[in-house]
Amino acid sequence: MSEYRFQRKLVQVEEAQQTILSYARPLNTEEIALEESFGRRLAEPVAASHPVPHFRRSGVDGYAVHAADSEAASPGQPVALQVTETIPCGAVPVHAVKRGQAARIMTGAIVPDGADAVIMLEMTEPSGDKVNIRKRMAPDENISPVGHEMRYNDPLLQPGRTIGPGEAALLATFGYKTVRVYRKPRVGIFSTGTELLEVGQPLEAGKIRNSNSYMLACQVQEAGGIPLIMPVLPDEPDVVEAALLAAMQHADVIVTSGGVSVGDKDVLVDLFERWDGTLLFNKVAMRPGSPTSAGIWRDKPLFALSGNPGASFVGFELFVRPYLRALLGYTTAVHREIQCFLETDYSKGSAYPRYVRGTMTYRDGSVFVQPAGKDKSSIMVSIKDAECLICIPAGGRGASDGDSVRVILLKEPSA
Ligand SMILES: Nc1nc2c(c(=O)[nH]1)N[C@H]1C(S)=C(S)[C@@H](COP(=O)(O)OP(=O)(O)OC[C@H]3O[C@@H](n4cnc5c(N)ncnc54)[C@H](O)[C@@H]3O)O[C@H]1N2
Ligand code: MOO
Ligand SMILES: [Mg+2]
Repeated sequence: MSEYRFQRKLVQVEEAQQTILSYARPLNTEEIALEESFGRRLAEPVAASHPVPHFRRSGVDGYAVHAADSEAASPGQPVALQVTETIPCGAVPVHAVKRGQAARIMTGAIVPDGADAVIMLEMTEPSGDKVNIRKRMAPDENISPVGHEMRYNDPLLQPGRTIGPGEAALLATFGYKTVRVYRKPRVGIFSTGTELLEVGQPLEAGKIRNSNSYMLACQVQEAGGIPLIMPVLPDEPDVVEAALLAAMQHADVIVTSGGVSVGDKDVLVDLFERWDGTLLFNKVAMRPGSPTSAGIWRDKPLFALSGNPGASFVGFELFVRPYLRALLGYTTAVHREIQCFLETDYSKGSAYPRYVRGTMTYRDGSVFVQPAGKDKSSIMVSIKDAECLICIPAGGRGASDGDSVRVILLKEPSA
C-alpha cells in the first residue's frame, strides 16, 4: 500500500473552496414554461417591453371628470354633470369627456380623453342621465399615468436572479410564456461502503442503511440541482471506478460519501492512488470532515465526502453547494456569514476549526446560537435541527458562553 493515505497536505476551508470554485463555469441554459419557473435561475435580462400601465388607468370605481368642473362642488352643493357612457375594465371609451360631462368608470379601466380626474363613487349620486358630484377634485387625482409604475425599457431583472413570486408577476406582465433559465446541474450521488444496506432492506449484523444518499439528495435539491441517487457501491475500487465513470456520462457533478480516510477499505483513497484525474485536495482543516477530498476527473468535479453523516452534511454545505451555486450563475457562491453570540460554553477544542450544527434564537435585536444537539461527526440526529453552522475557532479552548462567533447561515441569499 502506498503512503498516500497518510501523507496529505492540509488546506484551509477557504482555500479548498476557492480551488474548487475556480473550476466552476455557469451551465448552459434552457427555455421552460413560466409556470415551471419557481426557484429557477433566470438566464436572460428582462426589461419593460411596454410601459405599465400602458394606458391612463383609473384607480377607483367612480366618474371620470374635468377637475375644473368640480371646483365649486361640496357635499352641501353638489355639481351636476352629464353622463356620457359607462366604461368597464377592459373596454375602450367611445367618447371624450367634455366640460360639463362625466363618464362612469371602473377601477383599472381606461380613463377617457378629456377627463383629468376620477371621483370615487361614494362622492357621487346618480340623478337620471346626470351625476351629482360632491367633492372638489385635484387634477390627476385617482389616475395612474402611462408608465407610472414602469417606463418602456426600464431594466427590471438581471441574469442570475432567482424566480419567485415578484419575478413571476413581472415575467407574466411582459408576456414571457416561456423563460430562459440556467439548466439545473445533475448530481450523481454515490454512497460507498460494504456495510451499507439499501433503504428497503432489513437490518443485518454490522450493517446499516444508507442514509447519506437521501440526505445529500435533499441538499442537492435545496441547492437547485437534480439528484441522481445511484446504487450503493461496495468497497471495491474497480467497481467504484466503473460506476463513477459511467455516471459521468450524464451527471455534471459526482458526489461520493465514505471511504476517504486512512482505513484499509477506504475505497476512494484507492481510486485516487490509481486514477488519471487531478486531485485538488484530500485533507481540509475542518471538523467534521477533515479527510474530505475533491478532484477533477475527465473534466467533471468529484467531491469525495467523508462517510460520517455529520461530515457528509457539512462537507456538502462547504464545498458542493457553493460549486452548484456557481454553476447556476450565482455571484454569491458560499453561504452568508454573520456574527452571533454563543449561548453556551463549547469547550471541545480542536486542532482545526469546528463547524457545529446550530440553532438560532432572535432576541433583543441580537442573534444567539446554540449547538443543535450532539455534534460528533458520526451523529446524524442533530442534522435535522441545523439552521446554521457555528464556527468554533481552532485551538484548545473552544469557545465560551457570550463569545461572538462566526455563523454560517444555511439559508441562501437570493442573488
Ligand atoms: N485512524 C484513523 N481513523 C479515522 C480517521 C483518521 O484520521 N485516522 N479519521 C476519522 C474521521 S475524522 C472521519 S470523518 C472518518 C472518515 O471516514 P470515511 O470518510 O472514510 O468514511 P467511512 O469509513 O466509509 O465511514 C465512516 C462512518 O460513516 C458510516 N457511513 C458511511 N457511509 C454512510 C452512508 N451512506 N449512510 C450512513 N452512514 C454511512 C460508516 O458506516 C462509518 O461508520 O474516519 C475516521 N477514522
Ligand atoms: O473529519 Mo471527521 O472530522 O471526525 O468527521
Ligand atoms: Mg473510512
